[in-house]
Amino acid sequence: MSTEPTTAADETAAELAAEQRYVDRVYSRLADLRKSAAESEKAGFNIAKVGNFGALVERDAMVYHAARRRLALDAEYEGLVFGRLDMGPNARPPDDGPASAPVEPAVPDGEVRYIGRLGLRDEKYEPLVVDWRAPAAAPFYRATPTDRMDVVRRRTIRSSGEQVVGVEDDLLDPEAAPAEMAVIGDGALLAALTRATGTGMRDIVATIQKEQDDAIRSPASGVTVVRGGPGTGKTAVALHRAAYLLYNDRNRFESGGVLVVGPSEVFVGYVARVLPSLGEDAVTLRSLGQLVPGYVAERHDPPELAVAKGSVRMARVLARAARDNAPDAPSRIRVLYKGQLLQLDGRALTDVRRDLLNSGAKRNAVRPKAAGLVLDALWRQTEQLFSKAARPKREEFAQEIAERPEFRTFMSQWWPRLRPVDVLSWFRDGARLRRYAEGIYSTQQIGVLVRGFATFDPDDLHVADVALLDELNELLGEPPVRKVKRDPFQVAEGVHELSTRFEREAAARRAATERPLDYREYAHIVVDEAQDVSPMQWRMVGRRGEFASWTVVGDPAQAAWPDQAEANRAMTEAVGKRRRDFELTTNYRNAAEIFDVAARVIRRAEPGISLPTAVRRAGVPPTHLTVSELRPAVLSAVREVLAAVEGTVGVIATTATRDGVAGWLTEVAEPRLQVVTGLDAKGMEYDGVVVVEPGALAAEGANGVRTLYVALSRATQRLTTVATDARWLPVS
Ligand SMILES: Nc1ncnc2c1ncn2[C@@H]1O[C@H](COP(=O)(O)OP(=O)(O)OP(=O)(O)O)[C@@H](O)[C@H]1O
Repeated sequence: MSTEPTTAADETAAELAAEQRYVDRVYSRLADLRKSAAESEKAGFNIAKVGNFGALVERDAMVYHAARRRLALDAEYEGLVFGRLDMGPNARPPDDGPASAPVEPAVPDGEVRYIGRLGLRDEKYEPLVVDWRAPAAAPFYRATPTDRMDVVRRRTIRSSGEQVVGVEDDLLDPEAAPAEMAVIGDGALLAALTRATGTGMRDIVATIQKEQDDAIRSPASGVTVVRGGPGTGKTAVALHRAAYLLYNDRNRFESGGVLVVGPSEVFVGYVARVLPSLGEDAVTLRSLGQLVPGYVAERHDPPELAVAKGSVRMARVLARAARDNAPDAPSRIRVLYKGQLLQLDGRALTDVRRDLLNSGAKRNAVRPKAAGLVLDALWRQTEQLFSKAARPKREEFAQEIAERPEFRTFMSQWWPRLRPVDVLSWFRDGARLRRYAEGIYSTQQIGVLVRGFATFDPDDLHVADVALLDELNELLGEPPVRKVKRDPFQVAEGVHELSTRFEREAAARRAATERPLDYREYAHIVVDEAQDVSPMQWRMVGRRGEFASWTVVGDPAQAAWPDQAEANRAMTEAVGKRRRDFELTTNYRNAAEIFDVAARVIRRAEPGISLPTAVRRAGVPPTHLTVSELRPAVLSAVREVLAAVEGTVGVIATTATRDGVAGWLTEVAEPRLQVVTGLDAKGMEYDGVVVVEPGALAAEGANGVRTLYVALSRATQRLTTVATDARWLPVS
């Protein structure tokens, strides 16, 4: 009986079985490596019980590296091996050594490379799997039929857990392919795109496209700017780039740190799994509302207020406030000294304050100096009031007065230690805020700010407030630190004595993932949805990466921010000018029927705009409902969309109506459902989307139409709009 495959199904089964054998070998090797990493970690603990300096250093290094390797090996890898390259006979080994897998090549004299989330070698040090970020893996993403890079066949391997469930081939060089070479499937990309969306974003490591790969692998220095319309993979590129940089220069980027900044907590939750799935746990992921330690903000202000708060003018307003007297500051100081009254009035105190702050000193940092200057001014008065002989010495006088309760009370009221929220709370007083903002903002904008800050509540911060608090923190500074606490684990400079295995492991993990809360020395910062970062927010982000290189991704057409020129200036100031630009042109998210609606909306507002091309059709046109009562229509539309798709469903409403709409939907208890505002929908993706009252979204703020464009471009498969007025929809 012949064992040759006879039908296409047999051929596929035979190929799957062959790949399964290889994948099994990889997992078995992984298990061995895990075991030996755990053993060398243990051996590390046992080194140098005597604890001389050199041995301690060696032990710490050994434990640290073994623990890191074990953590990488221990991660749960869905589809550890996802690619295979059959290279032709002319393939040259890459710079970092041969990459050929220990299997029979399918192309005579060629080589086989398996690509995966992690690099692994077998017992003979032959490469079982090449890390996707290594140069040897680059042809997997970059080879095209016109520039084959010696690739004959590119195969994407799809797995579920450790089980190979599918292969998709791309034959790049038919002439070099032997007659018996199997070519299976019709495109890994389309297969990947039609799968349902889970609650989190998936990595795209198996199907990265060339234009995306160019941006991912662009040099680490300066600023890499990636632009592209909705669904073109900007977020995916940004995250894969973070992983790529860490792989390529782990020393620099892991010790310095990589920070990824996203627009909202919803978004951070959505993308949080991508980097761990790529084997990276050394990246800090933060939303703009939670970038500064100590503050948690998720809600957005109404657009007009957000624009006023985010403008760079606010920096000048805050600088004025940071120099001003606290609202309940005493207007004079009086002390009785040896029967004589010494006093400083408001004007004298103002002079002292100006002297102190004019040099650019930070208010909290100069508290001791402020007390000294007041004492000096009081002491000077003793010259007239006492005879030369009776006049006290400066030190004596200062010591006595400084200890008096009335002086201490005065100082704590006149030059209190100010927290940023204290100063921002002063803005509740409209007259004060007007004084600070005069000549900086227009009368109309001052009105918006005064009304907005009237209800300012430090326990209920809005996203835009966080950048203001960070600015104030910079302006106010910190009081000088007195005591330095000794690290209880430190036994010698640079060597930490950790007493238990648990502590050592925890320290190895911490070194990989944690930094001081307000860490400001990131080596690389990735900013996603950059079009919505306000100038004040750019200043805040910029403070965290004074020496960083940057990846900035965004789409100006989705911007809620009205003054792009102002935002661009602030961005350049934060990130520098040495930039490299990339443009992504294919929309992988939306079915073409869905993107067509979004495109019509944005084209009506911006006729000349260039838009990406959607590559997939869902076969189901969007549904547009015009109704007299929203509530029942939204409820039934949501139920319908939930029934039609397997994955997540997003309901998008205005900032003003979101909570109400969520209330209507409480009876649909369904974890796949998320109700968000247009702003929180930024960067998100759902299988089905219901947009509530699109006309109202378009009318919210000066750039509402762009927010509507965002809302309409979130769905992969189904889009339903529910409106009370049909005029929002441009005729095709
Ligand atoms: N090469 C690819 N292979 C498979 N899926 C891809 C690829 N590129 C992008 N995608 C998918 O397309 C969708 C959109 O990607 P992503 O969210 O990164 O786009 P974006 O440009 O950030 O979109 P937006 O600006 O609308 O937020 C995601 O589901 C992503 O996984």
